Amino acid sequence: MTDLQIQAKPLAGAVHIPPSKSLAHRAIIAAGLAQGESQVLNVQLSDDIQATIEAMQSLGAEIKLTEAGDQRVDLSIRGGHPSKSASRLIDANESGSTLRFMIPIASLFPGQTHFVGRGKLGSRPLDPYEKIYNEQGLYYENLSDGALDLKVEGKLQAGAYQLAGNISSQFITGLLYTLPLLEGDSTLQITGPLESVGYIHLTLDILAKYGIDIDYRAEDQCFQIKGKQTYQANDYRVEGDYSQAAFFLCAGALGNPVTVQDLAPSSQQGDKEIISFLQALGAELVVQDDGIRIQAKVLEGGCELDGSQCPDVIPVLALTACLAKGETQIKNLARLRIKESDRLKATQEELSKLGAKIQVQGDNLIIQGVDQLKGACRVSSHKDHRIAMMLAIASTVCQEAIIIEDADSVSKSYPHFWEDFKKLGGEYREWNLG
Ligand SMILES: O=C(O)C1=C[C@@H](OP(=O)(O)O)[C@@H](O)[C@H](O)C1
Ligand SMILES: C=C(OP(=O)(O)O)C(=O)O
Repeated sequence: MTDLQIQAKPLAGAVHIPPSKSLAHRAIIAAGLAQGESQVLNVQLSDDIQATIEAMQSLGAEIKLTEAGDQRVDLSIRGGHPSKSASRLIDANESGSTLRFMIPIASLFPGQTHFVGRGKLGSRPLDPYEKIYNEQGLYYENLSDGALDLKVEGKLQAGAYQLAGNISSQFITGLLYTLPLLEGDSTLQITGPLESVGYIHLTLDILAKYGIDIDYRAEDQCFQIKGKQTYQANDYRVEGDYSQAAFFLCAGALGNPVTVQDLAPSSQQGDKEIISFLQALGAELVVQDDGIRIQAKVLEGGCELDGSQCPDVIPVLALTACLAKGETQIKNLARLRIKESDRLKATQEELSKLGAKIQVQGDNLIIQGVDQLKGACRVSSHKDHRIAMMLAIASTVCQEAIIIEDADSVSKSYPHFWEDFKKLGGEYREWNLG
């Protein structure tokens, strides 16, 4: 792992935002389940996407990569092949999406699937699946002890499913990919509040593009899923990633003139909400010919924001609120605890080291604005890409340089983050105690 020393310096310029990780996962899986050839264009090979590509290959999909320039690849995917082996190993690495999408999908293939992974993945919740596997008498053996070590075998049955809406939307996506391929019809009832709902809309949108029809009644949180459907090959271009754009849009709100390029204005990505959050803090959206930018004369803060629908943007939003004048409360953040790190704790601890006034109260972040951050200290990424990138943006409002531990954790979702940071004028060097 690499520690980086980052100079306290503003950023300026334009950044080509990488293609969406969430949409790429979904398109690769749908194409890999479809008969015939699909092109999935404009994909960034982050560690998580690499894990999904390899998972689909182990289920028989043929995937060819072509360099597409600007650190992207195009994928040609031939799916619909039976898995060649009687059992298979899927390394989900640290990707919650890959693991939770693939567990039910793997049940469609004969034989055992052994999932392995690292980092915190082995301790992130899987109980909703364990319950379903146990109820249906299917094989489910979770020997994870730190590292993920899970074996599953047996085909899920069509029928009436229930999932809690507030653990992870990734379980819902996993079942929505799988149930249409079963012999009979199914229903999926969500109980309690449905959080991260934007990700479910992305799932339904991609499924529709690959020929899968699901009826969702939002009023009663119920999905009606016809069985015996088939995925149809489709060509799809992945749009820019609002979760990654959030770092540079927040940088804009903090006084760095950064234009973010390659975002779809009419995107369904839930993390597009970052723009409204920043407007609520007092910032302004500037739409230019070549992209968008956020600017702020003064960040007033003093508002209450609900973070339950877009967990991935909260660490960098919290940083921005730390530099807004009033008291800002960001609420309903329980699910931040079960990500690559406990992001509630990590955000509070690391920003406090930099001189911010931020507290965790229950599932909320309570923030009193300060004029500047101090810096001049070591901060930890908690081996979490989104904490590392948030701290990189924090350096732009510090008085002195900071050292970010395990800064290379960005490769999980944004392997070229530090190159882009440098192109915008960021300065860093490897920091070696030895
Ligand atoms: O479906 C997806 O692509 C994702 C769903 C979200 O997880 P939860 O539903 O667990 O909040 C999000 O945090 C994750 O980064 C990506
Ligand atoms: C939580 C994330 O991803 P995943 O759940 O797929 O590991 C993330 O990208 O911030």
